[in-house]
Amino acid sequence: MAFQFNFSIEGHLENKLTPLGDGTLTLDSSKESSVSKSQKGNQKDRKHSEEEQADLPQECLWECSSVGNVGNAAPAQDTDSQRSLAHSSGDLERREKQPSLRVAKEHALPKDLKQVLENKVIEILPGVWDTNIAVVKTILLKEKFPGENIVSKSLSSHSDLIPGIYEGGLKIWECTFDLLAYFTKAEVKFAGQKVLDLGCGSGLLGITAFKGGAREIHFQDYNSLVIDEVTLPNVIANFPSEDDGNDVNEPEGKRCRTSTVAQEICKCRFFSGEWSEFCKLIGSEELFVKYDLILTSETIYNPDYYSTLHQTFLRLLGKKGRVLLASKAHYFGVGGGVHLFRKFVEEKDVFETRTLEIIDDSLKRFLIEITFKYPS
Ligand SMILES: C[S@@+](CC[C@H](N)C(=O)[O-])C[C@H]1O[C@@H](n2cnc3c(N)ncnc32)[C@H](O)[C@@H]1O
Repeated sequence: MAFQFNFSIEGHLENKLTPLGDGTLTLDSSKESSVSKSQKGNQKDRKHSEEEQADLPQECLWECSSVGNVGNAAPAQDTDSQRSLAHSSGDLERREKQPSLRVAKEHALPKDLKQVLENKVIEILPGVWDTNIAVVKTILLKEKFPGENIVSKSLSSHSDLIPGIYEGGLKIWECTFDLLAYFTKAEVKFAGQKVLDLGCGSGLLGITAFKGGAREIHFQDYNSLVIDEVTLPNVIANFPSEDDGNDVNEPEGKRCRTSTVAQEICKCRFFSGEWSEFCKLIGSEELFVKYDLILTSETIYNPDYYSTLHQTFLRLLGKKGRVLLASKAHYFGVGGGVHLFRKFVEEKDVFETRTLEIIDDSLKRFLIEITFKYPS
């Protein structure tokens, strides 16, 4: 299966936003390892965070309540150790702060789907389940979202995410590829399922579910800009263009494809906003049906969000449904990781977790299944 995408990929090196002369941005590969960068200390990060808040436009200030542990979500070399568990679990309660509440909204599908792809550089990403893919440089977007100028904030803080402001959805994170590879290996069935790509960023997980025949696919990202400029275009880019089915010289049967494409894409819905707000929004729908499958990659880096994430699973997952979660063992700078999250889930005693796979590269990564402990 080949994807079309309009953004760049996290490689084994950390990426860094680099401005071009015309204000356009690209992602660039940094030779400085993420580990050494994070070792430069939290103090500097914290200073950054304070400066960041001071620097924010008024409409952003209310979003910053959870900022405190700002840092690159840098993966450990191999932190699958008791040391990191002991270190991080001791202050779990203290860390369980409420994340900021960025209001959720649904993003309507634009009438002219082709227009969404205008000014986008689309590249084919063959065999995205191959984790050896090198870092790709792709021309990005120009800033045009007042109040959500996350690109320049990410740029100025030299960080891949800024808690409460930008949660990292502008790039494709490594564990997405692990989960994609797993889908193929384990022959995960999507047909007829209602699927949520939670913290979708590029949306490749949801797009795969879509291609696999899912009945309905919802994409959620913290940032509005990510949905509009990355997720939505990626979904659209993975569909035959309307022209393909709109040729008047074609026999009538083939022309019908236009409406088929429209029908297909209507299976997708797009949401931005903080998780508890998203739950409120979607859960308030009169006919809301819970998800059969929640796909989520690299969303457990921040322990401050565990409570909300757990609540989200609780509120949105069908009793017999499952969550497929991909994560690095540990995230320096922000402090979360697989062991800490599993410990949190165990303590809540609602779900059980099962390791599906451990990817023991230079960076240890995990694929976890989460299901209700008592499904009936
Ligand atoms: C590191 S990015 C991973 C993006 C994508 N899943 C991937 O693997 O490439 C984390 C994603 O989780 C989402 N996220 C993190 N914390 C969130 C929160 N408190 N509320 C809503 N979304 C959140 C953001 O939308 C962000 O895109």
